[in-house]
Formats: sequence, C-alpha cells, structure tokens
Amino acid sequence: MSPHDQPITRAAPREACRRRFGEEPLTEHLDASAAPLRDLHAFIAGLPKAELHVHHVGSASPRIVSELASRHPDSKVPSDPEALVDFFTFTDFAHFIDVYLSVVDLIRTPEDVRLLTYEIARDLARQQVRYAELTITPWSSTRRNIDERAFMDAIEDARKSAEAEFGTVLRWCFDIPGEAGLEAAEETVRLATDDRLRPEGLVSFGLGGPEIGVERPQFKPYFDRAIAAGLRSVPHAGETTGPQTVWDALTDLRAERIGHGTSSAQDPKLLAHLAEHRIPLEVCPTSNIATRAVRTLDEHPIKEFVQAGVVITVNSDDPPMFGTDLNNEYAVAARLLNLHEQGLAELAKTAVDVSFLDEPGKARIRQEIDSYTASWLAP
Ligand SMILES: O=C(O)c1cccc(C(=O)CC[C@H]2O[C@@H](n3cnc4c(=O)[nH]cnc43)[C@H](O)[C@@H]2O)c1
Ligand SMILES: [Zn+2]
Repeated sequence: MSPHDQPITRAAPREACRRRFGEEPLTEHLDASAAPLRDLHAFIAGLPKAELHVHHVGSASPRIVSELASRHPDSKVPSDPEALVDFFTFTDFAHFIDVYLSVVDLIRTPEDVRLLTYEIARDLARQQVRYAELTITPWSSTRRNIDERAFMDAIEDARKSAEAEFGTVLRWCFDIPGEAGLEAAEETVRLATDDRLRPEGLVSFGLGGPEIGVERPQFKPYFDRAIAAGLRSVPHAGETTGPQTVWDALTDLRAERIGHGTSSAQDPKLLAHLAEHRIPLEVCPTSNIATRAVRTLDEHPIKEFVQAGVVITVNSDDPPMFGTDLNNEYAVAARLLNLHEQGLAELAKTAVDVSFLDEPGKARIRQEIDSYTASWLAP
C-alpha cells in the first residue's frame, strides 16, 4: 500500500515526520534535553495545525512528480523518485526557480491540476493540517494553454473533495510571478477579480519569484485592484533582498502578512514596526537554507524575530523540493526557539489567528489544539 493510499486518521499515529522521500524520522532538530525526542516528535505529528505559506506546484510530492514526468518523457524532470532527490538540490535561488519551472511544465491538463491539488491536500491532512492557504500561480498555467475556466474548476473540485474526504480546509492565494513582469500581473489580477472566473476559495493575492531586480512598487496598481476586490495582500519580500523590499511591500502593496521577511532582522526600525503593527512574518526556515538565503539554521533570524516581539508563523514553502514538511518545520522551530508542547501549541494557534479563515473555523481549530494539548499533557 503506497503512503498515499493509507487512511488518514485524526488521532495521528506515532507517525514519523518523514524527511526527504520516506527517509527515517528526522530527529536532528529536537533538543534531547527537553521533552524526549520521540514524544515531542509525536506531539508535533498529532498537533492540529494551519499552514499559511505553501506553494501549489512546490508541494508536488515525489510520487506526483514522478507520475507526471513519466507521462511527459520530453521533460528534463527525472521520473525516478530517488533521482528526484538530486534534481531537487539547489545551488542558489535562481537554480531553485529553474527546477521549479521544470515542474510547472509537467502540469499540462486540468486533470493534472486537480490530481496535484487533491494529493497536496492528502499530504497536508496526514500532518494534521486542518487549514491551509495554498499559493497558486495561475498565469503559469494559463500561459501554458490550460483553459482558465477549466483551471478554476479543477482547483475548486479538489478543494471541495479534500474538505469532504480529509476534513482539511483549503483557501487560495493567487500570486504574481514577479520576474514575469506587468503582463503577468495584469493577467493574475484579472483572473483573481473577474466574477465569472474568481474561485470561491480565493482569499488573498501575492507576489513571488526572484526579488532581485523585481521592485515591489511597480505592482501597486495590481494590488490596489485586488484589495478593492476584497482580497488580502500577502507578498513575498525580504527573502533574497534587503529590508527595503519589506518596507516597499508594507507601504506600496499594503501587505497584511509578509512572505519570509528574512532580511527584516537587518533593520531594527522595521522589526519594531512589524511588532507594533502586528504584521506577521511567514517564516520558512528550511526553504531559506535550501535556497541559500540563509547559511545555516543556527544563523536563521527566527529567534531575533521572536525576541523583537514580531508575530511569526512557521511554514514549509515548497516541502518536497526542500526535503521537509510542516511537521519538520515545527521541529526546527522547537529547537531554535526552545519550544515544548505548550509553546508549539501557541505557535499553531498563532497561525490560525492570523489566517484568513472565518471566525467559526478559527474557533474550531483553536479548540482542537487546546483539547489535543491538554490530553497529551494530562498525567
Ligand atoms: O511560469 C512561468 O513561465 C514563469 C516565467 C518567469 C518567471 C516565473 C516565476 O518566477 C515563477 C516563480 C514562482 O515560484 C513560486 N515560489 C515557490 N517558492 C517560492 C519562494 O520561496 N520564493 C518565491 N517564489 C516562490 C512563486 O509562486 C512564484 O510565482 C514563472
Ligand atoms: Zn514562498
């Protein structure tokens, strides 16, 4: 039975947090002096969670990528999951984008879109993710001749099926691939605001791709239109460029949350501003290491963020590509921030609090987190 066929249970088994492609449980990130490794690991695996910064194509599991690569042998993406491990090893951010786009090229039909989206929801549910805001780049698919109506129907069908079958609530963030410029911006905001196309699950509007040479202010008119249509602003900023990109995202794009914001640690005034105005950073520790945005986990500024009073969430970004998943990112946070069960539960509740889910949905997940934690800690 493949891991994808196994039933999804709410009482998460002492499931290991698989690292890259089914390797043994990852325990290098847990502090042996705290709760026993196995217990904290198991606590995380069963903890109800929300993920706010995770990409659609970037979440294609090795099985899906392998399946799609075998359907499209003209692709340079290997169909052998083991060969994928090397293929998903990057020298820098630009290399990551190249690899990312080779996977984008594998998504060629509405059925590919639906299958990918549904399987991502299954993977999230297996980690007890109750809610996720999945970042999708529709321009990348429509420019590859996937019909826009069929694209929207495919993601919405997967979203409704996943909620009914896995209990995982998905919402969409549509993002502009910044490097593709204003033509992509125009198409993205059209797809996001045209009432005949806009999917029911769409809640936010983002900006991704390389930041170097892609100034945020040029996208202000498009974010203004998206915000006017009721969408929330969540651009990437400060991932591979300095704190000015974060300032620009705040002032020109009216960001309510910042994707990564890693370089904010270089600017004490920016940290103070983020803390004062409670603007969360969507922190993706392993992503920053994999793309070489940060050299080592111990050098990651996540601790500085917390010490400055900045609200943070922890996320996986492009999990299979970075050899991680959300459980592992929680294990990383536990080690770097010295968190135990209560601290991890608070981290999970913060993600729920700053999400764009409705209040009844937030209350339900908060209650689940509290009940789970209380029963875990009961003598
Ligand atoms: O689709 C195309 O043909 C295309 C042409 C030119 C440029 C692009 C992009 O830049 C797509 C980038 C795409 O990557 C997504 N992504 C995933 N993880 C990250 C991340 O950590 N930082 C930034 N971007 C990321 C994002 O959704 C972008 O839209 C595409
Ligand atoms: Zn991202």
